[in-house]
Amino acid sequence: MRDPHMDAPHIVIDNVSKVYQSGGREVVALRGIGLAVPRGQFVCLLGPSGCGKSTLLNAVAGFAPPSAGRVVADGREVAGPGPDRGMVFQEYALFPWMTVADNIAFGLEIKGARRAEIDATVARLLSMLSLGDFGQRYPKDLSGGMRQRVAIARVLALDSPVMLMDEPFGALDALTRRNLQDELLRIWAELGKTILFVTHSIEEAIYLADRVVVMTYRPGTVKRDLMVELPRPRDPAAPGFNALARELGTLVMEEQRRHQHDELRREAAD
Ligand SMILES: Nc1ncnc2c1ncn2[C@@H]1O[C@H](COP(=O)(O)OP(=O)(O)OP(=O)(O)O)[C@@H](O)[C@H]1O
Repeated sequence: MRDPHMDAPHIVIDNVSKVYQSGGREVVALRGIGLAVPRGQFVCLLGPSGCGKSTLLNAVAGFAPPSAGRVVADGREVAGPGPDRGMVFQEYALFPWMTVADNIAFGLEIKGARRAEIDATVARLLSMLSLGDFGQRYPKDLSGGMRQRVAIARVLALDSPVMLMDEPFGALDALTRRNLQDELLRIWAELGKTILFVTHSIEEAIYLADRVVVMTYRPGTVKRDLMVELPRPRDPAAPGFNALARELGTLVMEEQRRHQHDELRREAAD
C-alpha cells in the first residue's frame, strides 16, 4: 500500500510575505509566495540580487520567520531551525580551529552520537566528497572548492532530508564550480534529498534543477515556475539548453532592469 504521507509535498511555502523595517522605512522583501515542493525535487530559486531569494531560504530554514503566511516541512509548521533542514552557505561556515574531520563530526557530536558511528560517518563522507586525504587538515589549508566540499559534508553528516543551499558555489572559479555541481547531482541522485538551491546564474539553474522558480525584484514574488524537462546529464551546448537559457535570460533581465532602475531612483533621491 502507498504511504499517503510520502505523496504529500515535502515543503509547502504557503502565501509567505516578509517585511523588513529599515531606517524607518518598510522593505517588502517577499509578497504572497506559494510553492509546494515534492519529496526529492531539486528546485532552483533564480533571480537578480535583492529579489528575496535568501529571505525565502531563511524562512524555510527557520532562521527568520515570515511576516505573514507559513512554511510547512514534512507536515509540520516551521517554527525554527531543525535537523530535518540543513543549510549550506556561500561563505564556507567552517570552524577554523577544527580539522576537516572534526568539522564534519561536529553536528553528530552535539547530537550525542556514539564515537563508532561518528567515525564511520566521517570516513564515508570524506570518501564521498573526495576529501579522503584531507581529514586532518585545517580549513585555512584548503582551496575554496575543498572548503565548500567540507561544508556540504557537514550538512550531509546530519542526514537532513532537506538541503537548503544559498549560492553555495558563487565564489568558486568556473571549473571548480562545475566539478561541485556534478558532485552535488551525484549525491542528490544517490541520497534522494529535497534541495532548494539559490542562484543568480541561469546556466547553473538549468544545469542542476528539476524545476526553476524565477523571482521578481522587490517585492519578491514568483514570476515563473517551470519544470526543466531536459535529459540528464545536461549539456550546456545543447539547443534545448540554450533555448531555455534565452527564455530565462529575458525574464531575469526584466527584473535586473527593475533593480537598476530602483537603485538609480534611490541615488537620485539621496
Ligand atoms: N535585515 C534586513 N533589513 C532590511 N532589509 C533587508 C534585510 N535583509 C534583506 N533586506 C532587503 O530585502 C530584499 C531581499 O533581500 P535578500 O537578501 O533576500 O535578496 P537576495 O535575492 O537573496 O539577494 P542577493 O542575491 O543579493 O543575496 C533586499 O532588497 C534587501 O535589501
